[in-house]
Amino acid sequence: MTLHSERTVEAVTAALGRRFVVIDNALPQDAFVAWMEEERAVRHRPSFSSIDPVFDGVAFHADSSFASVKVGEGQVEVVKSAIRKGLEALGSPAMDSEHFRFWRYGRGAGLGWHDDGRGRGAAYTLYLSGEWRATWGGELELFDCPVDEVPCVDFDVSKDLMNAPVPATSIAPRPNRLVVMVAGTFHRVRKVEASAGDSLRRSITGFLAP
Ligand SMILES: O=C(O)CCC(=O)C(=O)O
Ligand SMILES: [Fe+2]
Repeated sequence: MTLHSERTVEAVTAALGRRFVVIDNALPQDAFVAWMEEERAVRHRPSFSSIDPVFDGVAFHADSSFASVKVGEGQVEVVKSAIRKGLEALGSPAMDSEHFRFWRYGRGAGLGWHDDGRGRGAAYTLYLSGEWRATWGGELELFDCPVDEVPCVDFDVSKDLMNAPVPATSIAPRPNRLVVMVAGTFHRVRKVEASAGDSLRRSITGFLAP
């Protein structure tokens, strides 16, 4: 294989479920590098989890918008088009959104089970770490069924999910992986393991209107 062909890695749909799609090599390499640099330059602030502020640990975030980033219009378009492809694969009519957040999860940080709330069409996450290992945790886990299909007996999400009609799907935060998920899907971010050391789980996440 020549150096050139190693560099031009095509985007691939690594998994397509009922309610989620995983696109690997979502951005061309130059765009991915530009977005990694953008992410490194952003000033994040600590953020208590809205799901479980005591046990989720502290993640860091920065509010942003495609209009305010420095990567340039071309690189913004590349991300928007990857998201659009994800939505098309899901047959979702969700709309583009200008606003998103940069996120960093260090060791010990995660985000408990939730469904992002009503009134949203879809959500996306693009992973921007330079490296990730299967032992470092931080997986996005989801139940690929509508929230309404989870029998709500105890009114306690973590208990009720034990009766979900499908087993959970686990998606590692592999660099340059894009996940698009239809709203109304239970999901969580597994805690980043101590073995990640100083490596951060870096991403951008946005919500799209229905
Ligand atoms: O980072 C992820 O993989 C998902 C994040 C998430 O679920 C959220 O921010 O609501
Ligand atoms: Fe979420």
